[in-house]
Amino acid sequence: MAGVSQLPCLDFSQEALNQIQEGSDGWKCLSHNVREACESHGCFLVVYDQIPAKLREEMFMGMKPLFHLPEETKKKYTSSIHFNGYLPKSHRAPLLAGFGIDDPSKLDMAEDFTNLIETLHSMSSKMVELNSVIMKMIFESFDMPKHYELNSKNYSCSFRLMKYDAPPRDTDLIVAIPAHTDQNTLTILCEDEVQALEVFYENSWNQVAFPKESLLVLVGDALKAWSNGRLHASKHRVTMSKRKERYSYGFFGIPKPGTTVEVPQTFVNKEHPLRYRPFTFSDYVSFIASNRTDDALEVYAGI
Ligand SMILES: O=C(O)CCC(=O)C(=O)O
Ligand SMILES: [Fe+2]
Repeated sequence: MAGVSQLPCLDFSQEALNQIQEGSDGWKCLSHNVREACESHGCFLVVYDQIPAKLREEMFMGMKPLFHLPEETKKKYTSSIHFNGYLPKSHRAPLLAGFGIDDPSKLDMAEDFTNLIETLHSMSSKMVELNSVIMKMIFESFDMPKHYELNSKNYSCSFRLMKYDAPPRDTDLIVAIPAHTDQNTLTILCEDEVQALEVFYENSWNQVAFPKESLLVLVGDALKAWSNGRLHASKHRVTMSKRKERYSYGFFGIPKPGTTVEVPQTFVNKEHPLRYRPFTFSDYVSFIASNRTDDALEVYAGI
């Protein structure tokens, strides 16, 4: 049974951000806290009030009818990109169905999902903003602001909508997504009122308790590899115990196809020998799609 988490929680509210100019001491202090959380836990909560409660509600409201469409209709939402398109329940994640969205306009499959598409656009632009502030802070914390400018054009994103069925009556607890790290750079997650997300740190599983207006930011394998292992990719899972379905959605910052993930020379020295060879991100994703293993990054790119 998981404990309840005491994850670092950072204040990215409008009021807090208004008081710190980019490059100021306050900005540097928050950047330092971001880096510390990425090193110690591989994830942290952010209080982020730029996403109004109404927009969050509209997302959850809009997702429900989409998941209640007939299976045949949902399957029409396809994508040539791994882990995108309609993702039906599977042996690995028996309660979970999802939509990995690289092109929201295609959601207009059988019924009119214009409202959801608009909501998705608003939500993803807020997440894009938050993601780029955090990425900027990570580079800043390593004293590499130029690196951010050079790299920001190499990132795109994808959005995932997720629905978990309630566990069957005769079971107490079901691991609905097994323990994993995300492959991408940063993930930003939001869940409805059914708390079921757990992260692993200090040798145990901890359930994430989301404070009001907060989101969870997780470091993925690509950022861990880039930092030569300085940043920790957070291991997490979803465990369903309540007799209630659960909805969540996530933003995934992703290196664009063809982008090479490579450790900068400044991260390599006698105490920190090179841990990962350079690799093309999309090749890594293809590797994971056919080799589900706990330590994919080490197997694929570890030296
Ligand atoms: O539904 C959640 O809260 C987590 C989903 C997740 O870990 C993933 O999609 O990689
Ligand atoms: Fe994940």
